[in-house]
Amino acid sequence: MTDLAGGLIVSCQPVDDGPLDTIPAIVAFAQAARNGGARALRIEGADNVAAVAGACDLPIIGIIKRDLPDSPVRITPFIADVEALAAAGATVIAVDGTDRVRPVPVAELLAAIHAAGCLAMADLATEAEARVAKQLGFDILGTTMSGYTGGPVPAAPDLGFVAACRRLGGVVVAEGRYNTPATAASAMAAGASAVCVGSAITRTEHVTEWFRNAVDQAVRSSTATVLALDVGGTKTLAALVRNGDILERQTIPTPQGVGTDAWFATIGALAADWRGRYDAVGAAVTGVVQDGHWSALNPRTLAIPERTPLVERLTALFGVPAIAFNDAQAAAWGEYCHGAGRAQDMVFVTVSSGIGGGIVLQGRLLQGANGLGGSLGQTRGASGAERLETRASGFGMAASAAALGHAATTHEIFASVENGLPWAVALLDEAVEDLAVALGDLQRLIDPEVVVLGGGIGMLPQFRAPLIARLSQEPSHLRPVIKPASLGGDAGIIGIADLCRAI
Ligand SMILES: CC(=O)N[C@H](C=O)[C@@H](O)[C@H](O)[C@H](O)COP(=O)(O)O
Repeated sequence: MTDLAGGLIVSCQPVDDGPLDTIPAIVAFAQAARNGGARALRIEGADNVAAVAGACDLPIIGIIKRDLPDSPVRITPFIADVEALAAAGATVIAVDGTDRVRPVPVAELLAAIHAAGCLAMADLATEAEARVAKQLGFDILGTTMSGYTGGPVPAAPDLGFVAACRRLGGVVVAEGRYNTPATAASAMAAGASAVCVGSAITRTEHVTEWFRNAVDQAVRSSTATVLALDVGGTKTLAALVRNGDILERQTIPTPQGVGTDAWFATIGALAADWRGRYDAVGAAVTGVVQDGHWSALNPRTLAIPERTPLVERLTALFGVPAIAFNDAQAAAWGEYCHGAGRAQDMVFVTVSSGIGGGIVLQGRLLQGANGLGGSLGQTRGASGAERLETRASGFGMAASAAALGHAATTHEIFASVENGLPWAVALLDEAVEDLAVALGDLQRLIDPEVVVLGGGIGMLPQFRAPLIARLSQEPSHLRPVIKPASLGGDAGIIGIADLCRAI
């Protein structure tokens, strides 16, 4: 079997009784697989093995499948099957090696395979079975049966089982649901000697169905209408969004301090007029979302109970599938898909009453293990402040102004900057410095192509200009490229609506 090492085996088993389930079609599949570089073939049925052996010079793993009334074992259950496959020209004969009720013990099948001068492959489902097969003297351990001996069939191949077989030593064939070149490559990385691929190459009906499902899903998501919610500390925006377009919108003050039930009732009432007009609901919320549960990141912005089951409550409330993300992450995705960061590795930073952020790298939104991916406001600022947003945000600037004896809103602070008032200029300088240091560090860490700056303060030219001026002091290769957000306050709802496509 050494000539199999590092090779691809193609299983030529068309869908039973389908139009390709004929000897000429199976021979043609075998020849085409050979032309494509297959190192061996897996063929079902003695007649098929004989025909392929006569038309193609590759080694054949032969099997015979039977549906037995008194045993779940299907692959090569009888000695007569072994003999027929050997006579037909199989180089290797595979038998079901699982620990299940069977008509003939595995050891007897193995002896018959070796007596016929063939190599023996055990089609297995568990590590314990693999250990037994190895001890019995099988030449090849196959992961073929993993996922097929009870319960729902998983979508992914069982790479862990490949690794377990590898640890036992000998020749290991990874088989079962290796439906893409990438998964076949991972089997080799997991320690397989060879990978056997069947459906993805020779079951045209299955492959057609995979593609058709993907196309259907794409069509559904481009025509689906999403009820998108963007829940901020002060206002909540609700909109019907289809394919990046906002069809209708409404805004209400975010219900604060009313208790969870009243909060959900208010949100439900907001969209009551749109009932029946949306296929999914997506919520972009201030705070952190992990596994569909919502917790406050900064209770001063919006105090909601720790781990509120947001997705579950939204699904029950609106009667459609729901998703939820942190608002800045959703906005980052919106700017990535439809805005200023389109198709680039990007960091989105929103500076408003708080500071939030989101990171999209290589087309993926970084949600993070705890839902905190990209939370720039939670990093430590240059001033040694507890968090960047403690000083550089709208709340932060207003608090700093108050501490200096100037009770002022951010709007008034910027007006004071315009008027050249030294305390306001110094305060803005500090906020800009803190953010510049954080963005410089981020640039060094992940080197994004663009930093999209949004939020009520971030969008102000009076804020962006000094920030860009400060960052221009950085060497060019460490200098973030700052672009203003182009979706404004709609980035969150557009982003969350797009994220619903994955539901
Ligand atoms: C469980 C079972 O009966 N497997 C059979 C074994 O020969 C075949 O139906 C599979 O097509 C073959 O194992 C290749 O796997 P996949 O088609 O997933 O690439």
